[in-house]
Amino acid sequence: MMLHVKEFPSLWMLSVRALFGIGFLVTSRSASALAQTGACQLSAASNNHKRDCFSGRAASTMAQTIKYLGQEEAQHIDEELFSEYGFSVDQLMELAGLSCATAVTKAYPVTSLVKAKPSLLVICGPGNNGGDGLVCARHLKLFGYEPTILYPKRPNKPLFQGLTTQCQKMEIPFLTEMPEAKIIDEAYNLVIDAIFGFSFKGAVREPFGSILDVLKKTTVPIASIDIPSGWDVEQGSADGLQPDMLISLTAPKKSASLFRGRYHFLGGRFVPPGLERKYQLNLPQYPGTDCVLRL
Ligand SMILES: NC(=O)C1=CN([C@@H]2O[C@H](COP(=O)(O)OP(=O)(O)OC[C@H]3O[C@@H](n4cnc5c(N)ncnc54)[C@H](OP(=O)(O)O)[C@@H]3O)[C@@H](O)[C@H]2O)[C@H](O)CC1
Ligand SMILES: [K+]
Repeated sequence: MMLHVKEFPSLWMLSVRALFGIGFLVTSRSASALAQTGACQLSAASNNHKRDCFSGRAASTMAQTIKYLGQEEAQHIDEELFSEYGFSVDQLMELAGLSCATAVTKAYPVTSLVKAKPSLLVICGPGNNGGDGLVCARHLKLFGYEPTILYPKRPNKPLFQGLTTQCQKMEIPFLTEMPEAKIIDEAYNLVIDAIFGFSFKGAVREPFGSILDVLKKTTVPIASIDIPSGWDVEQGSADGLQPDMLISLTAPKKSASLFRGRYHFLGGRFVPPGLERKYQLNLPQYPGTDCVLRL
């Protein structure tokens, strides 16, 4: 892969920090390309990091056997979890949101954040993906981060009203409008994209078209829940968001094979074995009691 001249300072910083074993949070997405092209080797001095790289590779091999779901199949599994297996939406949303918050702590520990405050922007959409974002924000607050939420289109349903109240009572501020890209880059360490999940279809409608346009201009890392928003669930999007992190819930969707960021996690450890067998999901084994697994 070609490295542009303007990326060399990041490369130099990565090498120095890795050599001294210092945890880091990349300030721009250019580093995500570096991490894909050998940043692990740069950190040979750090045994822990070496172990991470090794387990990442082992997990990648494992990931090849996991089934990547089409849109309809993901929706069928979701429906079956409720209709056949007796789960409620809020139950699974709680587990999904907790998985996402946990994955964020693993990829971007509070101590690695570059800004003075551990600030995060969580952007929530109108469906259950947005609900996962609200749950994720609440847990991140409990984990020591300072999330702020943008929730422009709120469904008139008790589930979402309750999740909103919980966040407000946790003293998580809500923005009334999408900030400019420059402000986001200055104010936040990370953006959590909980706009659309596996039910997204067709051309993006407002206000989310404008929100995604702003996000494409930011340089802070983006962590997408389930699917990078605006991507076709199966085909992805060549000129869409390029998140640094993707947290696939239940099982990755087909578009996840086009994800080029640094961190791909699996979360949503709630699939009963019968359902896993029926859909031949071939899920990898989560370590111990963990609710997430790095792929
Ligand atoms: N089984 C699991 O893994 C679980 C996953 N969860 C999460 O739920 C989402 C899927 O949630 P769902 O509500 O079905 O869908 P979305 O969140 O993707 O979004 C639906 C809303 O988005 C609107 N929409 C759709 N397309 C567009 C568009 N092109 N432009 C603008 N808006 C769009 C849609 O609007 P409508 O007008 O069409 O109604 C909906 O409002 C999954 O991805 C996981 O994140 C569960 O939390 C737990 C179980
Ligand atoms: K998303």
